[in-house]
Amino acid sequence: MTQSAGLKFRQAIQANQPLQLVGTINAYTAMMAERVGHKALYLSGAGVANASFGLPDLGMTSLNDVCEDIRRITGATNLPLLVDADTGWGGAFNIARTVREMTRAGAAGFHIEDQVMQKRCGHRPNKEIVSQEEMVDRVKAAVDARTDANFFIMARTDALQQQGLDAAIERAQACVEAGADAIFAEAVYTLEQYQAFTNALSVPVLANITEFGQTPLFNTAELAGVGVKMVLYPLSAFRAMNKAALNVYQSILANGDQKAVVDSMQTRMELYDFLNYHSYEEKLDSLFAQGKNK
Ligand SMILES: C[C@](O)(C(=O)O)[C@H](CC(=O)O)C(=O)O
Ligand SMILES: [Mg+2]
Repeated sequence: MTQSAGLKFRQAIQANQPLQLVGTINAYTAMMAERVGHKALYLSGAGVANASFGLPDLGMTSLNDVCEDIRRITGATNLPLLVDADTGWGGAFNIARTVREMTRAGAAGFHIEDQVMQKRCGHRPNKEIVSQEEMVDRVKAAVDARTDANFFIMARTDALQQQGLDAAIERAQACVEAGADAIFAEAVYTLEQYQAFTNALSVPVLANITEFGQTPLFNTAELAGVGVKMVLYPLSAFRAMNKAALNVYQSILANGDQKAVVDSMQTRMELYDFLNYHSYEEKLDSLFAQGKNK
């Protein structure tokens, strides 16, 4: 029997401490991440909104929008994919549907957060969160809806900014009691705060090391030292790709050709290598040859 994505993800957490999760906003970047040796992938809600729809990360994309990107990525790689489910797209029935649909699309698990439906990026000011009871209900709805016992349910708390460390940890503990497999401690400022989360919790804790946010760019050794088990880089490659693309567009416009930026490009051969292009072409050649011999 093939292993479920959720089981693969659980094994990856055990085998890699901390486990790095890199954001892959499309199938091709996911293939590159897999090829260079990453063990787990992440589909960012901000990434789906920004890259696939040109929208800000304000809860404007739908479950179907995200599932489409999940299917594309899981169809192209064998790595487990953790998915950003934002607030779960509604009440208990919607959250249950999110679990089932994401499982069907091939996700290994998701994280669901305690922001109000009108959410924003976790590193922006003035976030509003729902009550602890409501967040616990979200987690319970997700846990009850599992169709694969290994589908990984991560509870994200955005409470630190508004309510402080003790309240955020208390929430996280309540989510664990409700069945969460892990805690995503959002917008944490210091290693000591991570240590406080990991000391208080019996499940793995994820650190979101997103750039230009509230959290310093701690490295894996520092984070492992305070007991963090997963480290997330949700938009790192996306940000770099964007800057590279902008540079190319500007250069073509300014110079009338692309010569100045060719060196910054992945070559055709490199692209084909990641795509296994040549194995397809060999097959095509042999089919053509068979046709001619008839
Ligand atoms: C992790 C995150 O939820 C995402 O959608 O990728 C974002 C990342 C970001 O905006 O930098 C977040 O809210 O932290
Ligand atoms: Mg998000």
